[in-house]
Amino acid sequence: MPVRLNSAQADFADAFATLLATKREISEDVDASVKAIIEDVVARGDAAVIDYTARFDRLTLSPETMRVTEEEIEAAQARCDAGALQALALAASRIRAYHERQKPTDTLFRDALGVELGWRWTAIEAVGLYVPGGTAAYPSSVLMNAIPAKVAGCPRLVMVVPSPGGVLNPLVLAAARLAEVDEVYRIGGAQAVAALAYGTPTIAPVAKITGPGNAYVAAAKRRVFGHVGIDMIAGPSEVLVIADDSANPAWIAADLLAQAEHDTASQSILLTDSPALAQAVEREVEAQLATLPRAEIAGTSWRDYGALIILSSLDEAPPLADRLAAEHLEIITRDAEALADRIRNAGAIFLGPHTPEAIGDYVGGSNHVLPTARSARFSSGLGVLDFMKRTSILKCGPEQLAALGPAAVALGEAEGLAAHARSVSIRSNRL
Ligand SMILES: NC(=O)c1ccc[n+]([C@@H]2O[C@H](COP(=O)([O-])OP(=O)(O)OC[C@H]3O[C@@H](n4cnc5c(N)ncnc54)[C@H](O)[C@@H]3O)[C@@H](O)[C@H]2O)c1
Ligand SMILES: N[C@H](CO)Cc1c[nH]c[nH+]1
Ligand SMILES: [Zn+2]
Repeated sequence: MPVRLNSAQADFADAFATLLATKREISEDVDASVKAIIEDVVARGDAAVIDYTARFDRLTLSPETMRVTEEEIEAAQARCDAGALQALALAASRIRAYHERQKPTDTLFRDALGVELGWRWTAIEAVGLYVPGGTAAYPSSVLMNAIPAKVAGCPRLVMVVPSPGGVLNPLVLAAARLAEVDEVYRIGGAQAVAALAYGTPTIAPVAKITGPGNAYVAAAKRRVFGHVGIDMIAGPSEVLVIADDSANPAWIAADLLAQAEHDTASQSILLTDSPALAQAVEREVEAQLATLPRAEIAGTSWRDYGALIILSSLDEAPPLADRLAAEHLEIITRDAEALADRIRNAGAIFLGPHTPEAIGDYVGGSNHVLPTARSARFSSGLGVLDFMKRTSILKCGPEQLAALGPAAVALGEAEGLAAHARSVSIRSNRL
């Protein structure tokens, strides 16, 4: 059963803290097997990747068949439904337009002393794009990863995607072509993340890995971080809906289930000041669950991690939402904007009754690769800047060195770093 809480209950603070502490994706078991998989891929390269793909994806590969060929991509595209291709093209153009606006500008200026200062942005040379594919296919995640990378100007885009039982959704490959991905490998999970990070004889390593995935993928990204960059922890999906009695319970139930159906480890939570709405939503969830093809996944997620929280007033919602720091926050209240302004932590916010989160998943234009497991407290959704890095630039002439040098020498000496002090003083006998 989903957790039911009421902010008026005496032990609400403790019960809410327990809800926050419930670990859905970071377990010691998952982390231990991910550690072993990564070490094995580092040690045995392709052979380890091939073994784990056989075990977890029921697919026998060789180094020669790991990469999806251009001919396969072309053939897949030809098999796609025309309507789906059209929808993909619409999504791609909206995602591109949104992300074009995120492109940063280089800056160079001269300060009062005449020092030239600034920074310039460069694209990351090779990026690994994780596209999930264990229990569902995600052509939309291909676009969400690859388009910002392309807009940033990354020269090498390497995509990995598992193909359970050897089945690769043709629209996933069509999306890879549409977004101009350079290399596609039919591998997934921790073994794919390790192959991207450390390289194998077949897959040249990348400098950064982005994209969403299940608990194994999220744990693997955590573990390779430092050797390569990662975007964020984008694990099992989450939604927090804040609603008042103006909201339609059937619509809210559908939105809660839309995230629950991603993964048994997904989480859907309703915060409302209306007990009647909470009751109606719960009834609707049960009714709609019965009609869903992925009812088993969605039902497990809802029963294990779902929550209905009744508040005495909607004023209580912002601090609770900030602590939950949900991946997706829907606000369906009479004054959604005003409430949104009071919330700091959320991966993405969806305002009003006519903005279901699924619009953001596919065609809104904003990115659906978003921080989960409360990491929206410190990270953001995927964007163009994730595929770039900033280098600072500094230029002094003799006058500027003379003006700034004494302070630098003083700080070098204060830190006990004599060579630092000398590297400044040696340039001018006036210092
Ligand atoms: N946060 C986001 O932005 C976002 C976006 C889209 C999807 N998602 C999430 O992506 C996930 C997709 O999950 P999925 O499972 O369908 O695909 P996936 O590609 O993430 O995971 C499949 C891989 O998991 C590995 N795996 C499965 N069981 C394992 C085990 N017992 N031991 C070791 N490895 C194992 C296998 O290697 C398999 O290839 C969902 O959790 C969904 O919510 C998140
Ligand atoms: N809701 C997911 C992010 O948590 C993204 C997605 C892709 N396709 C459907 N949904
Ligand atoms: Zn979704």
